Amino acid sequence: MKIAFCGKGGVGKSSISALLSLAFLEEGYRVLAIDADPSPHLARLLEIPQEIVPLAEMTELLAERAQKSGPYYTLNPKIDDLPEKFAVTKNGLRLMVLGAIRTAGGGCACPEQTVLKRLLTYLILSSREIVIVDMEAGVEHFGRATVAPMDVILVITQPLRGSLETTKQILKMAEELNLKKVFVVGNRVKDPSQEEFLRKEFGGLYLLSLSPDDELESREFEGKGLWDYRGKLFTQVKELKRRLQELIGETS
Ligand SMILES: Nc1ncnc2c1ncn2[C@@H]1O[C@H](COP(=O)(O)OP(=O)(O)OP(=O)(O)O)[C@@H](O)[C@H]1O
Repeated sequence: MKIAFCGKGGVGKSSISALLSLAFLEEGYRVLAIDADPSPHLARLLEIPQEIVPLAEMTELLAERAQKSGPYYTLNPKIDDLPEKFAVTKNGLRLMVLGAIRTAGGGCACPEQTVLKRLLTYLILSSREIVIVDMEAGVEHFGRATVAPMDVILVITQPLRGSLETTKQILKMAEELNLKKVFVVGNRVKDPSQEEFLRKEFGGLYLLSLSPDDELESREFEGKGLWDYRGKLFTQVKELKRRLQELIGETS
């Protein structure tokens, strides 16, 4: 299953991606997490201090292979075939980052988006393998259809005006791209009236609500990662995992 997390900046994409990765890992899945956010946080949340060679540098590799035996990405790589150089593995969880570092006014992210889209399109997964992608905030990856190869797209939203607007824009673009299995997940939903509001806004697309968790906030403040976090949000993210397995017809 390939799952993408989208939404406005700061809505909780990285935290929920990291927790969902850990929830699948706990259940014995092989997990590849990809941080496609230009200001990546997954490595910090997953307590991976090493530098990771950005996937964007794979462009050179792709070009090299194209000259020799055809482009690498047409070989339908499996997770194990992905070059080790671009990943760091911790307790069985593999993390890749898209990169590249763009300087102010440094221009377009086209090459990175192309690498990511090709990789996601051609990566072959077996039944208990999961790829979780923490996308860049906003709608750029919809404009470039980078999300098209995903099995499920989760748009994280908060009951706040700006977040709702971005969510609606994403849903509209997803519809234009004819993407199926696009769902909205409410984060920091404080009470039943907020949940009811979100359910009314998004109807059948609304999957579930996650509540605010002070423990998560304090961990962030203290700079602690999430490996040993077993708080309220982790329990709710495990429910999200169960719902995704149901949706995709994969039961444990
Ligand atoms: N349910 C929650 N309860 C409490 N704090 C939360 C919750 N979800 C996320 N946060 C906090 O909100 C902040 C932003 O979360 P996060 O970095 O996961 O968002 P993001 O959408 O990935 O942001 P960006 O787009 O800037 O990368 C973090 O400090 C995180 O700890």
